[in-house]
Amino acid sequence: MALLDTIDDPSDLADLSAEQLRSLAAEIRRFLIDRVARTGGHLGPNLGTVELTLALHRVFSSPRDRILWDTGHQAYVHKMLTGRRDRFAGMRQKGGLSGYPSQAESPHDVIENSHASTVLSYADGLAKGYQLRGVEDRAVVAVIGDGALTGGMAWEALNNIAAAQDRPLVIVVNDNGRSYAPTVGGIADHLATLRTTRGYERFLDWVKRVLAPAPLVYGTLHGIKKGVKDLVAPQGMFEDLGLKYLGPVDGHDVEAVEHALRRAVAFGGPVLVHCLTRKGNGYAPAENDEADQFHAVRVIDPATGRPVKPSGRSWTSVFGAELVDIAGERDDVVGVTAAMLEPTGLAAFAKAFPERVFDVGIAEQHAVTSAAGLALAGTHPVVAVYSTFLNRAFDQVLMDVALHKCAVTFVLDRAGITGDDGASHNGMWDLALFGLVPGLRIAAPRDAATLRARLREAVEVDDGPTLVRFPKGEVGADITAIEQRGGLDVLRREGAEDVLIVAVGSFAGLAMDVADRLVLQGIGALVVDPGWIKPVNPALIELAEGRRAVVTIEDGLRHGGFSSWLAQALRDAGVATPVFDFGVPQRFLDHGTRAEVLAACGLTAQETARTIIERMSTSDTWLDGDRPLVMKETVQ
Ligand SMILES: Cc1ncc(C[n+]2csc(CCOP(=O)(O)OP(=O)(O)O)c2C)c(N)n1
Ligand SMILES: CC(=O)[C@@H](O)[C@H](O)COP(=O)(O)O
Ligand SMILES: [Mg+2]
Repeated sequence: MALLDTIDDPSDLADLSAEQLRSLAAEIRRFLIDRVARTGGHLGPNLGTVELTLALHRVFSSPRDRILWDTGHQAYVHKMLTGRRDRFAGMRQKGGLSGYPSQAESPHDVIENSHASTVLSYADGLAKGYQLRGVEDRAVVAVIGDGALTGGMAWEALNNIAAAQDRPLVIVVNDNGRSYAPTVGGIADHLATLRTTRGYERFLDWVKRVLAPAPLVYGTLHGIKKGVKDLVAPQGMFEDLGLKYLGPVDGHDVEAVEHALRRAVAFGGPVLVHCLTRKGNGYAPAENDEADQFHAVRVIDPATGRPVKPSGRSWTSVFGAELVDIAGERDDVVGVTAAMLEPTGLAAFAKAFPERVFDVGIAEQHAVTSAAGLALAGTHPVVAVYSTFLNRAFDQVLMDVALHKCAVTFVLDRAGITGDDGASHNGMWDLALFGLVPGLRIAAPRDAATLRARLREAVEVDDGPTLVRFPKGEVGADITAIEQRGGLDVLRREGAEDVLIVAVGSFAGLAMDVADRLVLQGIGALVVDPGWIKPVNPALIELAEGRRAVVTIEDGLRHGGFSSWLAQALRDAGVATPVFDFGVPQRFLDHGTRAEVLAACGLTAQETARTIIERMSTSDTWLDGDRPLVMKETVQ
């Protein structure tokens, strides 16, 4: 029987020998490659945390001891060891395992939020709470990647943790030298220094373990170590801060990590254990992948690592290519990324104009305000970021950029429902959030052609910020407007144009499908795409006047999104046409495919049309009309 099949709980690890642990690690790797190849997921990060997770669960007694994961994408092994091995076939699928820790799945899981750089703050709070309540029978262990360590929150937490020398807390830095690409910045450089100058620690630790039975020799060596340490490697920034630093430790040597963790526990205060790991460890296609060492893969052939299905033209690639063209025409345009050069489409720009693209680390707040600085210096920054990650930089957009009317263009990829990565990855808040920002102009392109056009228009704006947002994945065929009315693209007009349907961005196709269904019910529809959705185009007010209803359909929160802006504008103009708004409900959405999650939100043509007809059948403006609504049996 495979060892892995005998591990149903971390306590099953306790009596394994070093040899058995090595066998188990190999089994886990084979399991990860086999399962994640079939479902897609974070293969590289999890291949890098196999031994580290084994050591954590042998030294600490989860769930009493709290093991916290930053970002959480590297917690698959943690899930395997805590009784969820048999659920990997449903990884990131509707009703299946989440790709991140999930309290609903297990008492061993704490942090569900996949936004980076939060773990040390959670840990600081937990440790304070336990100390305040006199809870002394459990450890708090925070695992943070080298990438997440470049996020500002991590240093806000370290500032607090280092000041409490009497509060036990174990910080494990999972240092694989990468975020997606190699981690950038002074912190990354310092970790690299520690990796090299502190290599002697690993040697001396080994010596200590091997020679411990010979105290005279060991004692002599200890003296040598003290001398060597002061000579070769003056203490690093963590020790300067007041943290006990242990490492660097080979993060793929279970015994070495265990030894360091036990030393950390014995210390009794805040301790940082610096573990060296390798993303994709043990799987050549990942280890040799230059882009991101299989940070996140789609369904792949495990034998080669190559995707089973080629990916089509993505929104991201259209943006990336157009920005390179723009950058070639305008040398004031610069790019800013928060450690996601490739995923946000800036890689081509960086390759063509390396001095004009800035990777600031996983530091969205700094990305935004440094972009304000770049704008004040006369450049036009394009900040490319996933929608959900800009949430944490709201104040920077509001006060540091918009208050100063800085000409910064925000390009939000993964806007709207993303699905697979669960609640904290959906880009569903950007319209409601950034719609609050005075002077920020917002565009939602419906296809590749309008993405190119809106992007070009955005970088031409020099008296304030602009924002262009589009969803994850492949971009469909261009949808050609049949005419223009007051700056609005008319996509469809049918019958008496009873209903005005305003399509926001990528939902243009859905809006036209809804119109088809209404027309079958004898309801005329006019479908328009405003392109620039904020400020609200006054032509929409004119078109709404005298119609039975205005329908808005947006891939974002109903509450506070485009529909709210339009309803407000109609009220301000004294236009009483009812607004039937369709968008994402205000709740955290479980993971699933984008289509599944949209359907769960009722955002399908059939459901939307049905709701419109039901609401119209009771709406005053309709019933007063001369053509009572005749509902056919079903809305197809
Ligand atoms: C606030 C925020 N920005 C960006 C991301 C996207 N992201 C997910 S994992 C990752 C890299 C994390 O690097 P690291 O912490 O070193 O973990 P590793 O993947 O190397 O194990 C990034 C940038 C995120 N999850 N959160
Ligand atoms: C945790 C992490 O890496 C995420 O940022 C996420 O995986 C992004 O996924 P996509 O790039 O596939 O949207
Ligand atoms: Mg890393």
